[in-house]
Amino acid sequence: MGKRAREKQGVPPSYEEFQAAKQRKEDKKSKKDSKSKSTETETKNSNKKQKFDNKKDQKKEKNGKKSKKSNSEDLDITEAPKDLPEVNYEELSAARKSLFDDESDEEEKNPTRPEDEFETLDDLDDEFDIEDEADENDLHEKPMFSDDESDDEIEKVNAANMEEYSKQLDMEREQEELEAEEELLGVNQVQPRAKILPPPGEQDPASETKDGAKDLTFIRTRMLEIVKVLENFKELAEEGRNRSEYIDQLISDICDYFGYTPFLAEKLFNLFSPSEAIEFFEANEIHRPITIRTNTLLTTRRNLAQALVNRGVNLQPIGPWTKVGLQVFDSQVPIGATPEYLSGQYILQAASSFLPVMALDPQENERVLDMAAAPGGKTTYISAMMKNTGCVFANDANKARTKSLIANIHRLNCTNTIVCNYDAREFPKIIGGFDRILLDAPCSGTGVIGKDQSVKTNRSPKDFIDIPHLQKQLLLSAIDSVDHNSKNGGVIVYSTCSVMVEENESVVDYALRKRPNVKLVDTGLTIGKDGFTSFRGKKFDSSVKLTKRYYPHVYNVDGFFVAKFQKTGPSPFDKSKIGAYEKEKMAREEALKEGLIADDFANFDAEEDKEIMKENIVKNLEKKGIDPRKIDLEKKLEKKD
Ligand SMILES: C[S@@+](CC[C@H](N)C(=O)[O-])C[C@H]1O[C@@H](n2cnc3c(N)ncnc32)[C@H](O)[C@@H]1O
Repeated sequence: MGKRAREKQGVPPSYEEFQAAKQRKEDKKSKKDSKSKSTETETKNSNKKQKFDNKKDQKKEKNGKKSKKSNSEDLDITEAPKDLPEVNYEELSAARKSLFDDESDEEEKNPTRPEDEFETLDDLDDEFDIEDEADENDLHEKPMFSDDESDDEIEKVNAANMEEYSKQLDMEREQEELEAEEELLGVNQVQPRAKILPPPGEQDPASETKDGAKDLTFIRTRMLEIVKVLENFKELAEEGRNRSEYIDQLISDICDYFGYTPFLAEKLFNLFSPSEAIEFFEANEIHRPITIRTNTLLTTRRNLAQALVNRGVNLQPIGPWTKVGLQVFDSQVPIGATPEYLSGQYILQAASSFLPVMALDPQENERVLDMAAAPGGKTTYISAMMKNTGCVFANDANKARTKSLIANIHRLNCTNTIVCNYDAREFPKIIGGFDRILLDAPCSGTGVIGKDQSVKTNRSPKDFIDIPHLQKQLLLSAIDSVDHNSKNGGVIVYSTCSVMVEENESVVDYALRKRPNVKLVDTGLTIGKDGFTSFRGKKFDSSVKLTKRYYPHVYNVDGFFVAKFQKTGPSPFDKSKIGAYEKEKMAREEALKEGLIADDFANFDAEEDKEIMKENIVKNLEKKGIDPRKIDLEKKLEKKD
């Protein structure tokens, strides 16, 4: 979707656009101050060229179009081009940080601010709740909720926004000029075959630098060239080279350039087309926009926006799909320590974190369970949507984290909330019969790499067995704890801030198979991509299409997943009698039977699976005192199929 169309739908400028606008403002200022006119002109020209190069580069990556460079016959990229478009993410990131210096200082000074706390494994969990994000493009058809003010009114109160909009118009015009320039330069012409891969047995030219470090500029160019080849293999691949050689080189370059382990790079790469994968990896190099959620228990978004604008905060509504979110562009005050923040009128919360609660759609006077609630970003939203009526049970297994949960609940004046500290796999043994349950599950954090770069190297194959395993148990517990007779509810929402199929569609599909008394229903969310119904040879129930996926490169939000279930009947047997240990054992056995515990999710081995199932049947028969030799195992297996 084009930039113009995106803006029409109310999507706020991306961080890069915002930075570009800011840069222009600064350029103008320094122009005034500067005495040397010639230096000034030079800088401007070079900025313009850099911008053009960057835009050109972005466009090339986005559309997989042919580059200007590629016009030459038998292109050899062993020499790095001089005008290589380079995005300096460090600079971008530093610039962003400087915008909110006060905020980060404050965070350090004030570690008790709950929604900003991070811990190790649970860091990832935390991120889930404070993931900032902006908004999405295409599918905003109508706002999810009506409020007492329209977006227009908010925009009116923020005079600074008018300035921002006029900047956006300037940017649009500039974009059109750039596109015209591109056309003149003929960047879209057909490309001949290129020698991109190092010749067999020869040293990688990327490692031939004086200081021994790899040449990242060269690697970046090679990545883009390989993507082009992969997307038009027949015409562009070098003779005698196969697809997997290009893919192997590309993944190796992704590891060198972006700093992922080969294991994770490959897993993430497999989710997308080659060009989209690069977009995803690049989006993970920058933070998502800062967003806040209005606490409607204490104020309206219009009043909050007015108060913050008066303090020198430049903001605007996130987009038409939320009536409570605001995106902060710039602030003269620390956004995490304003009187409005301290009095609970808003919470710093990633826009993606609004989505599961919107899907849950809690109603007044209901009984709702937030199974994994700390530090409470979603609990407090649930409470606000219920207008402090009914009862919200906010549970988290990590006692330390319940402190921040409690602090947020108090700060945001949620008076209908009870905090508890159980392993959620123990539900419904502890208490059941809820109208709605939110399971914002602990996950690998692969959707929030922009915020936590350590995920790039921290995740091991074992994580993608253990985490989904826990997620499955938690989801079954959630299903069993909901009242299928609830008047308007009987709803379970499952969400993660992971983009991995193992933690999302696979978990949902497992629950559908294990609990025929639930079905997937529409999330009601107007944005997001449909969930996968198959992935690398594994097929899921066709209703899994109803789940929603969110990506940083598509929506400028953190990677997220949302699924909504409706419970239609009682659970098949009384799960309330069994505790965490038994559930763990059962889930592991079931997973083993189904071959779901495998080293590589993608390499599902049916034969091996059969053997495991046979072993399991034998074990179960022996447990029951039946001699397995007397049983036709093949027949039993067939029955199971
Ligand atoms: C994604 S975070 C939750 C974020 C929270 N929903 C929010 O919006 O602020 C996942 C949480 O799950 C908790 N957790 C992990 N294992 C759990 C379990 N077995 N039972 C309950 N909570 C668990 C972690 O302590 C962590 O706080």
